Amino acid sequence: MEFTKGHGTGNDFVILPDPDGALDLTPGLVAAICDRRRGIGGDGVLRVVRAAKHPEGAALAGDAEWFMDYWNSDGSFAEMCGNGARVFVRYLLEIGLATPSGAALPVATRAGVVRARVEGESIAVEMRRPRLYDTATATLGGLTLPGTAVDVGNPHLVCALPAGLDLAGLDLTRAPDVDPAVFPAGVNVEFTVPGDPVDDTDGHVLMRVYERGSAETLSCGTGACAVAAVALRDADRDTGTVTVDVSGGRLTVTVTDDSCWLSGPAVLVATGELTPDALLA
Ligand SMILES: N[C@@H](CCC[C@H](N)C(=O)O)C(=O)O
Repeated sequence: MEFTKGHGTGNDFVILPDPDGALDLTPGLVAAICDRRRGIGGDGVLRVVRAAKHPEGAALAGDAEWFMDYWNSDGSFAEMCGNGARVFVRYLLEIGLATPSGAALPVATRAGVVRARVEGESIAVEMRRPRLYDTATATLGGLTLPGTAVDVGNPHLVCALPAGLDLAGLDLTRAPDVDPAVFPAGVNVEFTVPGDPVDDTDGHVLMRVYERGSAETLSCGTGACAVAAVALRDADRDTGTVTVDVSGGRLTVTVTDDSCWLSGPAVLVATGELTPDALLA
């Protein structure tokens, strides 16, 4: 089984080309591939399949040729992955499955069609505008933090740290406790502190994230979008551009009246051959 490894600000993925949807991909195989000691290692898997050939992509095949079949490292599905979409597009372009052009490149996902464009070394993806829909808390150790629930296609809870606490001090080796009544399908939790002003943007936030299905990761693109939307709300703004520093680098998020652009580096670092039987032994 052929694979490529890639990442966006350290959020890393194993990319599996499967144009005709023929791979027998199971939660167990995804977890084995993502195992950092016994497998390739990754925060998730991106299966590259023609939209027309995937049951969840077929309805979108008229709008996008390719479907991003995203899986978390524990073998669960997610509706959307912002960094994954950026790495997916880098892969399509480098392998020649899509041609660079002035027009935005559509990609089908479980959260609908997103559009991507190349911006120098970065890939930017346009997703739905984040929807702030509730308040909730996250408890980590003895600390309970209020936060804002945000829908970016997938669920997020954005919690600002109180003054005096720093991000580096958080223990994210285990999942924060959240209210399952608010998040029946689980949630990705972002912890934030304000950053110093950055030229040309309307806000600057530093974050760490504990991802549903993948534990702590170095970056979460949809999480950065959620964080940016909360920062703009707190600044009494509906739209604007926010710099979001994640553990693995820098992302830029622009929230418009009806969408959200996520921009940052997306790189491919290796290709090779997987042996599913050995991974599952
Ligand atoms: N890292 C991703 C989000 C991946 C999905 C998430 N773990 C979930 O289950 O919703 C991103 O860059 O957005």
